[in-house]
Parts: sequence; structure tokens; C-alpha cells
Amino acid sequence: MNQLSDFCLASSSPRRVELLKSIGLEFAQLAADIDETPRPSEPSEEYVLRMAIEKAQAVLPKLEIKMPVLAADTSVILDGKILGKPIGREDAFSIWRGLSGRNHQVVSAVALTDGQQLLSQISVTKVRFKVLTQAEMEYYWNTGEPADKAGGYGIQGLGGIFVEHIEGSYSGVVGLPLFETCNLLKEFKICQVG
Ligand SMILES: Cc1cn([C@H]2C[C@H](O)[C@@H](COP(=O)(O)OP(=O)(O)OP(=O)(O)O)O2)c(=O)[nH]c1=O
Repeated sequence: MNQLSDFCLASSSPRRVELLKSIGLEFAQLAADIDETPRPSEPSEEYVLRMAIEKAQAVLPKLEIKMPVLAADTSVILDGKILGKPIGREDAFSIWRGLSGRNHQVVSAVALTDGQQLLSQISVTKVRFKVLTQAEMEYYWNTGEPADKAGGYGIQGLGGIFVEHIEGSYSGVVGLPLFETCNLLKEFKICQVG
């Protein structure tokens, strides 16, 4: 644990680490291990927000050196249904058949807490996919890229060629909406930009 860090990122996601580093922030990192099962009929935005908050709250008591904890969660939402990471090949293909040629939403939430104050924000981005062919799905699955990503794709990688259009936050789709994240960090006087 870095004593000079201003905050801790409660995440195992290399994408979140890269995005935070890209805006020049230094931070410690400790992954959160929580139950990510949605509650019955839980609205998608409530679920994503709850996940981000629970990740931050789970890591806070585990820190040897006390500092604020930042966490995030990202889900792909199609027709109100929460799509997480594919559990295998068949699941990925079924997700992609649903996304093919249509709009879906990517909901990302960020939460920041020091145990006394808890701040959170949500980012919703509309994404339109091209019509996917069976050959594209086969090829994409075999790259290994889809496995650990919500909705089974990475806009920042090969999955980007399936994306016709987005309306919202690119960083939010990748997993950490930078505008909202910086807003929270500014409240804690951590992000001094702007
Ligand atoms: C839609 C999309 C998701 N993703 C990734 C971001 C997240 O890492 C992942 C969604 O899963 P999350 O459960 O939000 O995060 P995680 O398990 O990867 O990491 P942690 O909980 O430890 O912070 O999907 C992309 O990388 N690109 C994309 O285009």
C-alpha cells in the first residue's frame, strides 16, 4: 500500500487503472470482493449504483492506512435487462444476438467514501451495435477479449468495430466515467483539475 496515495481504487479492472492513470492520478489499489447478484426486480441503475457503493464500502475497513476509497461498476442494459459478464461461449453469443443491430445502454456508477461522507454518480451511455454475423461472433469469442467484460465486449479493443454510434461517455463505457469520477474526487479535494 502506497503511503503517498491520496485514495484507493477498489478494483481489479485494468481498464479502470489505466483510465485513472491517464488523467495523472496516483492511487493505491485493492480489489473488492462482493456478491454481484442483482436483487429480484432491482432497477438497473439502482443495481449499478449499489454495486459501486458496496465495492467502496467493502474495501474501506481493509485498508491499513486510512484513505478515501473509489469504486465503480459497469453493466450493459438491454430492454431493461442487466447483462453482466458472459458466463461462457453460449451466453456471450446469446448476449451478442440481443445487441446485434440495436441500441443498448451502458450504465456506469462511481462511488467515493471515507467512511463519513459517501458520494456517488451515475453515467448512462447509449450504444448502437452493427448487425453481427456468426463469423464475427466466432472470431471475437476466440480472441478472449469478451470474457471479463460487461455485455461481452470492449469498446476500447476489437469490440470497438461493432460500435456504430455512442451518445454519452466513452470512458463510462470502458468502465470509469472520468467526468463523474473527477467530480467526486474534487469534492474530496483530490482531483484539482478545473
Ligand atoms: C461495455 C464494456 C465493459 N468493459 C469492462 C469494464 C469493467 O471492467 C467490466 C464490467 O465489470 P465490473 O463488475 O463493473 O468490474 P470488474 O469486475 O471488471 O472490476 P472491479 O469490480 O474489480 O472494479 O467490463 C470494458 O472494458 N469495455 C466495454 O466496452
